[in-house]
Amino acid sequence: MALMILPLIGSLSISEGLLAIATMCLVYLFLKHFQNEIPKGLRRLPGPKPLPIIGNVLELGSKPYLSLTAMSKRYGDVFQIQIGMRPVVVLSGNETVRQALIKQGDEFAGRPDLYSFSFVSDGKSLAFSTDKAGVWRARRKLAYNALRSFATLEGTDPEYSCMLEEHICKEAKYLIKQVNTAMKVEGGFDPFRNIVVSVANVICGMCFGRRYDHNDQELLSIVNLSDEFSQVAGSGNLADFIPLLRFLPSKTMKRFLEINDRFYTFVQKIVSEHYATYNKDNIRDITDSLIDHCEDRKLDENANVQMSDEKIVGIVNDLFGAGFDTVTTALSWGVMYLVAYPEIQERLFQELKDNVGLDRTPLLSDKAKLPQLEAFILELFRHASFLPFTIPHCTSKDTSLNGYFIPENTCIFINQWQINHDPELWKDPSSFNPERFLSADGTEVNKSEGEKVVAFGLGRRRCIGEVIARHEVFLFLAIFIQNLHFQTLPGESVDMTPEYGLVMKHKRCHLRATVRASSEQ
Ligand code: HEM
Repeated sequence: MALMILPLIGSLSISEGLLAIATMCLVYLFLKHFQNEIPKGLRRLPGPKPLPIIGNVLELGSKPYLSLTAMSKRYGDVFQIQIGMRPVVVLSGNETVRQALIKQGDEFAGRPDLYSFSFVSDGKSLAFSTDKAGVWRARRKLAYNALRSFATLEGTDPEYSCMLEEHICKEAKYLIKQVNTAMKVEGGFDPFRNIVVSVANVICGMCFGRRYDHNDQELLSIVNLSDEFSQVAGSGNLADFIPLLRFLPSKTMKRFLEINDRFYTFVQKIVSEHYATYNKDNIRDITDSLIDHCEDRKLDENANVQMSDEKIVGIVNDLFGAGFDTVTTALSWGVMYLVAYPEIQERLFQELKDNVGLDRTPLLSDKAKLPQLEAFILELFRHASFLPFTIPHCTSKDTSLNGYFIPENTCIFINQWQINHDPELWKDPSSFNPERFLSADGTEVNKSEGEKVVAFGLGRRRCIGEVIARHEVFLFLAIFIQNLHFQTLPGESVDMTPEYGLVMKHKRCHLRATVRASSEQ
């Protein structure tokens, strides 16, 4: 600002120049004051008093979902904190979050321009970038349609209803073998390490038309990076809010850039191979279908949203990235809960034995026969709340919520953990009790209770992989429970403490699995 006015003050004396600068500063502060003026009839956001420069960082602590839940009890469902210099509005409460994300969806559907987000998928991410609403919506639609059409495509084996079911069942059966081998060779297995390759193979099958061996070092080196990605991309990463920190050497941030780079390079290599072998008459997978869209668009002069080919093909980066880490985390938490609650594991095994039997693979069509398993999965999503916040949102214009004024471009945190543990919604929220989702006789799932669990976000930004994720979690768990009995290793106990990040994991550990079915898998 001062630089802009220097030419103007060239012919003035120093004191006149200083007076001019001071006047400009005053005008600037005056305008800023008016920008923050609360419109008539609306209230200023409540919240804790921020300290200079760092704001409320100290109060956030290492588990922001717990500290922000505690603050919501004091300040209500809509309150403001300051992280560094940047105000952040935190939303809690089922009704309030639904009001913002569903009823006022357009106003709360943006993404903030956070420093770390600009490195995801080379700044072309569908989930993290600050694309304007029109471009984001068009990309989201493309991604959603590609996912849906490749999930529901007919499989190669008539035993399965669709390609997705075929991929999941084959990978799950292969995983059982891997776990058995690990048990024989090492005497224990690491749930995350074993599950992640199988889940990555399901999404690789759909996105890239290929699967990887469980010992493929290239894939392993990529999927094992997800923990570090998640730690930086979680709500409340300080470098996103305190600009000065970007210029100080940070090992975590350096690693984050490296991870994004390696991930992007991995996907780009596969995309280039697809471009080289692309044939319009043989669309093999999601990558081909997105390339096909780029080609069609070049012919369509009426295409009204301008998008680069890179932005279209970059979508596979997001689908692959979002598609393996979240589902793997759900499944490995699932195994941990089975170990922590052996009586529930036994009940689920009996339900499978009685309703599916032990001689055939469970299928998606068995879902209605397995209400206890469905209730277990709902309780797993609620209790673990392993995505404690959605990806941060941002307001696209000045708006209001519950009578509070929220200016345009405000960063918004949605506390999913708070909703899933709200004592006003749940009886004894801290206890793990799948029966809360079952009818009194245990034969049916109470759908309206199930809908109260928030794990995939809501409204415009709701997860586009939800259906696929739910199918994967159901089928993988059904096949695990039918075939294996999970326990801790002798003399060890199960540690359920989550580690904070965008996706919260349990600590890496080794467990014991013994074969259930009469036939060796
Ligand atoms: C258990 C598994 C999963 C969970 C809990 C989950 C949860 C979420 C959440 C909370 C969001 C952010 C919503 C928001 O910002 O308001 C999200 C976004 C997203 N998810 Fe998932 N997800 C899962 C699996 C998947 C899968 C399997 C895929 C793809 C194959 C996927 C693709 C995406 C994409 C592309 C977005 C960004 C949407 C956008 O910004 O418009 N997710 N997910």
